[in-house]
Formats: sequence, C-alpha cells, structure tokens
Amino acid sequence: MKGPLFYSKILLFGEYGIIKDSKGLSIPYNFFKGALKTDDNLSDEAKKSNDSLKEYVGYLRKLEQKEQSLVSFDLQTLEADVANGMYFDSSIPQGYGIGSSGALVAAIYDKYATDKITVLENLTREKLLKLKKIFGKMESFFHGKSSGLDPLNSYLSLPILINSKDNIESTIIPSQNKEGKGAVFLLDSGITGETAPMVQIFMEKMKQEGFRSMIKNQFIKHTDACVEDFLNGNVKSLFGNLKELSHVVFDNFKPMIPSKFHQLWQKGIETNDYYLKLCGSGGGGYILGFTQDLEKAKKSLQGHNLEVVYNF
Ligand SMILES: Nc1ncnc2c1ncn2[C@@H]1O[C@H](COP(=O)(O)OP(=O)(O)OP(=O)(O)O)[C@@H](O)[C@H]1O
Ligand SMILES: C[C@@](O)(CCO)CC(=O)[O-]
Repeated sequence: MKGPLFYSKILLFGEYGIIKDSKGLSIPYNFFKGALKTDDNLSDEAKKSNDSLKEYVGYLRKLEQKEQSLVSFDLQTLEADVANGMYFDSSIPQGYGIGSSGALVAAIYDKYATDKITVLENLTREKLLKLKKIFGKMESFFHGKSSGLDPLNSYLSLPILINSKDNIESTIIPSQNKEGKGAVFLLDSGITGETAPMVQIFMEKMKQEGFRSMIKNQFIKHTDACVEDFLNGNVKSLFGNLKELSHVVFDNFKPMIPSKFHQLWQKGIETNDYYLKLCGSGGGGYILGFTQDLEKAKKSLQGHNLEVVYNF
C-alpha cells in the first residue's frame, strides 16, 4: 500500500454510553489499514470500492453546499481521480465495529479537503470538535447518523478520550508491557453487524424507566470507572469493574451479543478467566475480551482465534 495509511480503531470503552454522555476511550488499531490507490485494472473488490466512491462524490457535493462554513473539498480533482479508477485499498473488515468507513472518510478528508485542519498543528479542543463535526457529517453517508469519532481516531492516529459529548481530547495510554500475562483481545463472531439497527434497539429500550436507570447507575458507572482505571494503569481495579460491566451487558444487551457467544460470555464471568464486552455497537463483528492471563483465556476459549491488541 502506498500513500498515507489510515488505521482501524477500537472503542475500548463507551459504546452506547457515549450517546448518553458517559466517558469513552478509543485507540487506533494498526493491524488493519487502508489507503487511497489508483489502478488501471481493478479487481472485483477494488471496482466495488471505486463504485461506492463515485456515489460518495455526489454526497460530498451536496454536503459542501449545505455546510459552506464548515468544510469544502477539491471535488473536481476527486471526481477525476475516481473516474481514473481510484479506490480505497483496505484490509479493515466492514461491519466489524472497527471503523472501516471511518478510515475511508479520514483518507478522503486528508487528500481532498481544502483549508483542512492538519494533525501537525496545535489541536485545541475547538479544532478537535470541529473535525469531529465534519467527520460526523462525512461519515453519515455510510451508516446514517455518526458521531464522527471513528474518522477522527483514524485521522489523528492517537488514542482519544471522550469525557462527555462536547469534551474530547487526545490522550496517552499506559505503554504496553510486552512481557505481561494480561491482554486485551478481539474475538471474531464470524458474522457482520450493523450499527444503525442496534442503536435503534438501544434508543427504544431507553424509553423504559428501568432500562434508563440501569444505564445511569450501572452501565455508565462501570464504563467510566473502566476508563479511569485503564488510563491510570490500575489493573486490579480495572478487572473488578470489567467483571461488573461484562455482567451488566450480558443481562441487558442480549440483542447485541450474537447468540453463539452467550455461553462463552457467561463462562468468562463464572471462571474469571476472561471478561467479554461489546466492541462498538455489537450484533456481530468483533467482541472485545480482557484477561489477566492470556494462556488461561486461550485454553478456556479453545477453538476461537484470539487477536491480541494490547498487553498488560
Ligand atoms: N474499502 C472500502 N471502499 C469503499 N467503501 C468502503 C470501504 N470500506 C468500507 N466502506 C464503506 O463503509 C461501509 C461500512 O461502514 P459501517 O460503518 O457500516 O461499518 P464499519 O465502519 O466497518 O463498522 P463500525 O462503524 O461499526 O466501526 C461499507 O458499506 C462501505 O460503504
Ligand atoms: C454504539 C455507539 O455508541 C458506538 C459504535 O461504534 C454508537 C455511537 O456512539 O456512534
């Protein structure tokens, strides 16, 4: 792959909660990546990507007209490049909760936005929020309403701490202990998931008083505590809160957990070998796992492939 690379992201904590002002923590995941590329002879996959970029140009044209003070693009060049066979050459799986459309949006903004906010300047909170707003509008084309967080993560290639909806900052996470036994890992559910219908289910449930208070008093409480513990390197406390979080999610987010994984989810809580949580909106794609002993977790999850993303 040539040209600047744009990485996938993992929302370690904050799925659903960030819609309701919980904390969140999102990190770039550079195992998967994509870049804009041009070829004369397009493979089937490249052709599909190229076709979707053709449609995207039309969307950006309308967006630019609607949001004149927010963002503008060199659409002529973009259109010519797409006509010449440009596509997004990407290894990021789609519908897996790790931001394939976010990386694409970041790549397009980087190459075609005029007067863009660059990663080299001093990124004040105002600039970050503006970028997030632009990216939210740009990404809406792919899956309806978007917070813009995925493209922001991909564009900056930095961890992002969400304190609340209007208060985000780039942050530093504790450096990995490559020799450590503990790990964060991805489990492949084997099916794709879609964000919009899952968020719809969540919003529907939020109409119930009981669900709302569970979100506030349990889900957000544990999510916020996990973010604090992770950033401060309080591993022991982190795993206590993870266990609670895993439990609350299991009891209240069943539609977001592929049924094949219900038993494994419970087994983790019972044995303490690992704890599972949602990775993004769930419903398929990846599931996130945390363990204090990777070898134990591997044994316990035999038959499943664990992709380690962080070592404690
Ligand atoms: N390489 C690509 N070329 C063109 N379009 C792409 C490419 N990768 C992703 N997309 C677009 O992004 C869409 C997938 O985005 P979607 O937001 O549904 O999932 P995701 O970004 O993979 O996951 P999530 O938002 O849950 O992290 C695809 O349907 C396609 O339109
Ligand atoms: C489920 C959700 O909270 C995270 C999906 O990556 C939706 C969102 O905030 O955009």
